[in-house]
Amino acid sequence: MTRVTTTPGWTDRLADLLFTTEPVQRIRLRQASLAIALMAICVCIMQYAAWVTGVDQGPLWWWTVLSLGGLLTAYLLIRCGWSKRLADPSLTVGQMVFAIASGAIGYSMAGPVRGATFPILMIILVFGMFQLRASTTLRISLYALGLFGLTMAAMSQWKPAVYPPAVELGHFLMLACTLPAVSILAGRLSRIRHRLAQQKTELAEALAQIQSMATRDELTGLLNRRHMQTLLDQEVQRCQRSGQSFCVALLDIDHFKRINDQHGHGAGDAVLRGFSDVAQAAIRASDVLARWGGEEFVLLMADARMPPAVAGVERVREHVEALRVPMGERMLQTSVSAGLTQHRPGESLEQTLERADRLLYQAKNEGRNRVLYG
Ligand SMILES: Nc1nc2c(ncn2[C@@H]2O[C@H](COP(=O)(O)OP(=O)(O)OP(=O)(O)O)[C@@H](O)[C@H]2O)c(=O)[nH]1
Repeated sequence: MTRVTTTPGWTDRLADLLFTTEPVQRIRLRQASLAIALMAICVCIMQYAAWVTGVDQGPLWWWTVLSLGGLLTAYLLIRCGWSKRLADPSLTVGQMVFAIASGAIGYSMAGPVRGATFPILMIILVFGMFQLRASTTLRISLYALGLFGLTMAAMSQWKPAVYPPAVELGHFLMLACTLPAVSILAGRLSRIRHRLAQQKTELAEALAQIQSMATRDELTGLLNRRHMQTLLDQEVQRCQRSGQSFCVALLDIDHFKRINDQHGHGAGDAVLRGFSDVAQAAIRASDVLARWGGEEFVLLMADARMPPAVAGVERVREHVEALRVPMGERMLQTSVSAGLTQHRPGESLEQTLERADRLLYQAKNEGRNRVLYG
């Protein structure tokens, strides 16, 4: 297989520089950049409205620097990783609280064009709606209402000619009606998000369960025959490509029918589980053990040469011989026979397994509790 590698273009490099390559940080930094972009648009609208109506733009420039500078600082705190130590590493609440305060200052400066701050306020609240809990959005809405209310009251006292009390009361009532509506919408969104997250978790759990059912044997927890067949087929293909080889062993518990007959099916099941546990503990992490059917198991040893493979299966045999399965007052003892072989270049999987099966049969005939290889 040819691996296609592409050199990142300048846009990718710029994106990495601005947003880092860390997925979660990327989301936070994209969001902070969006906040800066939205604030820049709002600032332009305010500046344009002030220019058209002849309002003194000097203080507005200070406000512009403060507003954009504050959000830029938030971006930099996220970018350098400082915000990771906080409970809210995206600084969403901090950015919103700052932007609302900046909106209230803008309102006090804008005079006749102060109405332009209302859409800014709504954009700030919508910005948080997609991430924050409904209760947090409600608290931020109340904070915005309080801060704008205070600003309106102060300005109507200080400059009643530009901020007539009746008009300010009207503005306040308008905000008092719209802000709770935003909170209600945020609450709905929060519930939908919560339900979606819950469904996602449930789906992931169901998928993991289905995958386990499709690939694992219920009694022993080992891989099942179907999945082992897939792994063996893949191993044959891999060896055809690489010229390497693998070893495979068929293992069969000795006189298992006797255990069933003398102690019952439950005892047989307990022995199967006990066998699986000790065999699993005896093999290397890279080896794979599966239940092939009944009391028969397959051990796949990828990349293994014969001498170490023999030692591995022999270790399993010894562990099984030492196994004692408690059954009431008694301790059940068992043993295992195994046929081990190495896959030869050019042969099919069936031919390899047939050879292992013949060796297993021979091991049984020679008295059981032994490993034969060839
Ligand atoms: N308890 C239990 N028994 C099983 C299960 N699957 C297969 N068996 C039993 O395993 C026994 C296998 O018996 P045989 O094939 O005669 O083999 P054996 O008694 O182990 O004899 P040798 O292999 O020659 O040593 C049968 O009695 C099956 O019913 C299972 O999941 N649980």
